Amino acid sequence: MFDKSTWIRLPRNVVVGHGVLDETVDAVAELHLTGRPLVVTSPTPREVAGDRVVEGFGKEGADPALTTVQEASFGEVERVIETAQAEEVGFLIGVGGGKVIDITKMAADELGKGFVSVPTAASHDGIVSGRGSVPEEDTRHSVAAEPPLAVVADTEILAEAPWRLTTAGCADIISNYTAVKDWQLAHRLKNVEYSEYAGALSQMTAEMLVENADSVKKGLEESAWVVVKALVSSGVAMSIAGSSRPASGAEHLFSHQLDRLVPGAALHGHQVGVGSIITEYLHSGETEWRKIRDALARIGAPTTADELGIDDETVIEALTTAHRIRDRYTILGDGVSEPAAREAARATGVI
Ligand SMILES: NC(=O)C1=CN([C@@H]2O[C@H](COP(=O)(O)OP(=O)(O)OC[C@H]3O[C@@H](n4cnc5c(N)ncnc54)[C@H](O)[C@@H]3O)[C@@H](O)[C@H]2O)C=CC1
Ligand SMILES: O=C(CO)COP(=O)(O)O
Ligand SMILES: [Zn+2]
Repeated sequence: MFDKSTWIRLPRNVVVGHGVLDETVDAVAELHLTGRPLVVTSPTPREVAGDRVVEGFGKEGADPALTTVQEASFGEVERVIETAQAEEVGFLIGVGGGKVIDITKMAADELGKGFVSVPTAASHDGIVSGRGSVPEEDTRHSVAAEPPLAVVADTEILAEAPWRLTTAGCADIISNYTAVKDWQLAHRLKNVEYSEYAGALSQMTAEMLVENADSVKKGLEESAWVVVKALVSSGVAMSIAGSSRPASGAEHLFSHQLDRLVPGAALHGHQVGVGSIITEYLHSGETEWRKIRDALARIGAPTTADELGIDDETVIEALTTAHRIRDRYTILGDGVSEPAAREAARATGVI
């Protein structure tokens, strides 16, 4: 008997374009959600978008509630849950960067209420995915959470966000190259289930971004468009896979380990990009890693430890310990020796 089943949970409305923030009310109306919205935001995103979203719902008589978060922590998730309960809201809207989106997503998951994502930065694919990540003592990687019912990505706002957030989003997509290689390796060596559809979509997304790298330039609103489309596509690949495998391999383990060793030193996307240069070297030796490095350099993302603002020894420590982070087989196997890590980081010019 054929007894496999799968759930692919995707956003229903993805609205991307110039000025679409003002269409948030319409995008939500289409979802037939009931009750008041709780808008969750943080100080700067509130100024650039949060207050406008509240105003939009206010005009429609939806009586929106608003709360501002400061940091990505379980304490903040708890606080948002309590606010949602006290205000008796029907659904949650996250307006901000990855931290705000993840706090809102995880609170909505816990509450069993609908979640809408309004990113103000195109900084990584968590802004469109059903994965949430809030740092815990020993955990930095994502876990399954409530996927957004709708994503409203206003390219005018995203284009005005600090440029480094956009290059981080690009680097998160470029890292899909090595993530897919790691997934295929785990499939071959450990019989890990592999989805051809999710793998192909993730890889194609990275290829299309690299092909369109010339449209990714500071000051060009088109950049935000190109990056958001890629982030959506990467999020869909993760939904098809039912895990972050298509977009997260050894380069992500490396980044998660950096987050533990030097919290807040660099952006997620920038760290995974540099990790991808090294893990591509570990996968295929002399040539292929240059393509990753050149793609990152073309969009202005960091390609060295120095550019990340992280010292060489921390990079080596992260590389040699990253395999312990989670049960996810990658090119790091059961650990890269210190001399091998040093050789890979030196050969690729990362240190
Ligand atoms: N759910 C997932 O799969 C993933 C989640 N993450 C999580 O996401 C978080 C990092 O997200 P990021 O977006 O990189 O950082 P972030 O959310 O901390 O944002 C970086 C900074 O940019 C500011 N900002 C956002 N939009 C802005 C705008 N339009 N103008 C001016 N400033 C703006 C924010 O206020 C913040 O100070 C981490 O907590 C990480 O664990 C990271 C990757 C994947
Ligand atoms: O960042 C992600 C994909 O780009 C999520 O991956 P993790 O599951 O490793 O956190
Ligand atoms: Zn990522």
